[in-house]
Amino acid sequence: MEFLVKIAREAEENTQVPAYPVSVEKVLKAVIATGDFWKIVDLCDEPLPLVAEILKLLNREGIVAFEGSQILLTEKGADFVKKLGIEPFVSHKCSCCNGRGVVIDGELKEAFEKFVEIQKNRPPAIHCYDQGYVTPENSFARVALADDRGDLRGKKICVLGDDDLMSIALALTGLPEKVTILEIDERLINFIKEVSDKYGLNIDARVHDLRQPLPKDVVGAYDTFFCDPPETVEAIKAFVGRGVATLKSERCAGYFGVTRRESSLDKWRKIQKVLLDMGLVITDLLHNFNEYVNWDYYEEMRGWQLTPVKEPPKEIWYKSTQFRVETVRGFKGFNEPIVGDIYNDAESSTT
Ligand SMILES: NCCCCN(CCCN)CCCN
Repeated sequence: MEFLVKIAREAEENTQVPAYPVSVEKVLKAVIATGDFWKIVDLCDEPLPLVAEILKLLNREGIVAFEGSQILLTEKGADFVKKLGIEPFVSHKCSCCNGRGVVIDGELKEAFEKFVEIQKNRPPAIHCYDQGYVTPENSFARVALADDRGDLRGKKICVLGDDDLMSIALALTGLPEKVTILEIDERLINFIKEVSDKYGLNIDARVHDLRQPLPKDVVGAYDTFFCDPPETVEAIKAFVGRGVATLKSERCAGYFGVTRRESSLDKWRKIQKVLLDMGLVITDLLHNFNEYVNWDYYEEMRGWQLTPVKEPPKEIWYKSTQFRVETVRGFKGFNEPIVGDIYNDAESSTT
């Protein structure tokens, strides 16, 4: 056990990411299951920079070896995990709903099939805005979740940032009363406007930098918001705080993702405190609900410099937990200008 403590302490010193003995144990559990770096990060649910550093220290200690693109347990490593009784990960995820708790059925199906076609011409994710979109099925699972919770039909919905094309998915169902999208990236706004005109979706799409306060007519005018912010506490304050500022009253809902790939549980604690301080209640936390399609700028991101082996990700490795929050008495949004860097901190790695 003291070995795990030693490695954790050294890894934290070198990365400034909170590390625990269990962080080291989870890396070892993952290495038993796979030699693929990205899959190891996915299984560990620890920030990428910490996983990379722990692997480098375990390599120095002769516990894991880097052979080509593979990360393998050494003989010494195999004896070590056996002695500590470290077992591989097991999963009991539901194969029907893929662990999301909702399915795209009934009247959503037809709209979903249209969406799959439309999104084929979407603008690619770009690095400068920390873009990384979820699978089309995932965008629609978010629509199904909101409908299942009564946050969709006849509602006015505001989407803050939309590389996931939620505005199109929501409008295609014909169920919301109104859909507004505020997005900094003109390419996305042009695409969404084109689709809205072609399919008669009547989406209110505007170019807007969410570091600036909301347009006046958007404040306090919506029933439900969606966003998927970059993973810094500042970004959560900016995007979710603005989302709350769009809401009409108490008992209105908001949806967004928070990942473990770029956020330790210590940062999660700070994030959840920010949410409670805004007068929100967290009603749902759906682990790995969101699955992000691998973006082609991976060699430019910080995480690539940190990987111990240089092998592009093959499967989806970047996932996030879907949060549903609801306002109660005393809630308050955040609509002040944001200055400073909302994209980078010690734990981020895909910016
Ligand atoms: N940089 C690539 C991955 C970014 C994912 N982030 C923005 C996603 C927008 N759809 C954060 C995801 C969790 N908040």
